Amino acid sequence: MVTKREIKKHHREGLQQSKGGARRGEGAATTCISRSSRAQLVGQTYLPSSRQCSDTELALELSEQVFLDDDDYTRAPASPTTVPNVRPYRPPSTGPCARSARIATTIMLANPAVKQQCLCFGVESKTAGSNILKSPRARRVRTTSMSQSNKRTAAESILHSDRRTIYTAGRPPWYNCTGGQEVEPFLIGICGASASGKTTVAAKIIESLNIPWVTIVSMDSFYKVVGPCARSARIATTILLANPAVKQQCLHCCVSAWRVLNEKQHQAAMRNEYNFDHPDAFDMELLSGVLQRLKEGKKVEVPIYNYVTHSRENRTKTMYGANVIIFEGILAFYNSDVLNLLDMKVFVDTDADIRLARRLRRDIVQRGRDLEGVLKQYMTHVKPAYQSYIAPCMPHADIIVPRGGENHVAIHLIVQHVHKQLQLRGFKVREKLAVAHVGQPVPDSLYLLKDTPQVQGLHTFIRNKDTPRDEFIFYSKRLMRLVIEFALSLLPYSERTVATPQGFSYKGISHNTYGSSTSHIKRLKK
Ligand SMILES: Nc1ncnc2c1ncn2[C@@H]1O[C@H](COP(=O)(O)OP(=O)(O)O)[C@@H](O)[C@H]1O
Ligand SMILES: O=c1ccn([C@@H]2O[C@H](COP(=O)(O)O)[C@@H](O)[C@H]2O)c(=O)[nH]1
Repeated sequence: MVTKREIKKHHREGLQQSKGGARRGEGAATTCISRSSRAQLVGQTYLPSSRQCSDTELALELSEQVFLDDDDYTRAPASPTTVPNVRPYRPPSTGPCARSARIATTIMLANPAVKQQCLCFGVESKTAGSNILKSPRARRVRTTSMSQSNKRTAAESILHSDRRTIYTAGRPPWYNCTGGQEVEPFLIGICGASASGKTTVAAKIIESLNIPWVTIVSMDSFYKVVGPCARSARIATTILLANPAVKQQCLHCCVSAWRVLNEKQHQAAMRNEYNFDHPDAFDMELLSGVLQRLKEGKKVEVPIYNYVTHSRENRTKTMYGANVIIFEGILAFYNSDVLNLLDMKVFVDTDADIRLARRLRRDIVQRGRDLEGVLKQYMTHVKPAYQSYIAPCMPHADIIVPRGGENHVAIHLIVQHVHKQLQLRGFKVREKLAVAHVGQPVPDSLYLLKDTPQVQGLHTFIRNKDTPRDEFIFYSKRLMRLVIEFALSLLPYSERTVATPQGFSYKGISHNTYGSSTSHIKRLKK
């Protein structure tokens, strides 16, 4: 994050340096800033200090408007089962399902071809919404968790490994417009018992692959919603899969419709009695649809699951395709449609006692459970499901990884195989990417930083494969600073005369962007 003071300093220095006027298109330097980045920079620069935020946070703020507010989940009244003598309450049609219905109606009006299905969906959503009855306690738990969650989408796309931070949302939306490579993504499936180390293995594979745009899809995102909106969800899934033209809107509908378990099931989940390990608990149809679209390099909205509340969040993780997709889950090999999509099948096999120990710690620390509850769920559902459904999937595996994430040899073999397969599919390796821009026209929206000896010198450090990490960071930051200063020098300014301490008057210039950047942010927010 750039502080206001740093930005002002950059301004001053940038102004002095750029008085000669850096001109658009000068030189052949590859260091550049696009108009859109410039706009973002403007937006970021002048946020008041109490409201400074990163690009991702800003983007999040904007994206939040697409989805429902957490408040929508908290307005439902107490359940008559837990509060006797209270007349069953019929909520006004302003809840999430009403909104789904509104969206569905919009889709219906815009797409006559699907009006019938959408009409069913809209009606069902409203009816279902009016029947949602939750205990005050359950509501409170969910609200607490979710009220902090709206800013988390970016965090959910970030994976921290031992050595680096990995962004897992896949390609950026503009990937195809900038001549990015499009090869069929390589889809790795990782199956194994709960807490066997699937996610850890996935993270290690991503880290060792060291190629751009690798993403993780977790099977937990696809827990079926068996509550009142289940039928809407099913209908919406049908629309989603059958009508590509409306898939995006419909998926948003689904997300708001597929909310929670019904009251009875939710109570069972709170008592650790609900079976989350049975194949029927997952929406395999939605799962295979999403994986299929990802394999086709298309954008998808992946639901986000909340283990504390046993529900889907009212936000999704947007994925724009990837070069490698890792799909992990306890029943990753269970469904034949899903199995057929996988290019490589990995089974993580870790001792049962280690798994139980890890699960105990994880569920208590991260998923809000207690010792008794975790053991109860383990004995009644987790262990039997492993024996009946998960272990029998092992023969489907191409490679079995004993011990999980600490098995470096197995991870190395997997990574080698993936590299080889990607090359066979025509994926250009890093050295080819480095020259991919040569001979390409420079778009009008691009301003090029002058290719001075200083810039060339910095590039020499940065591009040298033998440059130590610290030096790489140091010189990269210096180059970034030049880019930011150059960008700031492009902002509008007006002439200004100031008095020097010696009593002379100095005719200079001053940026006049405070107002315009603020209004820019406001425009973006609208
Ligand atoms: N090799 C390991 N050593 C110690 N703890 C581990 C190891 N691998 C995983 N864990 C921990 O065990 C828990 C479950 O691991 P995770 O990779 O999330 O498993 P899964 O995805 O199969 O449920 C996590 O809390 C993780 O930090
Ligand atoms: O609401 C929920 C949803 C899932 N679970 C348990 O999670 C594991 C699967 O996740 P892993 O990360 O693979 O361990 C599964 O065994 C479910 O029992 C849950 O407890 N509550």
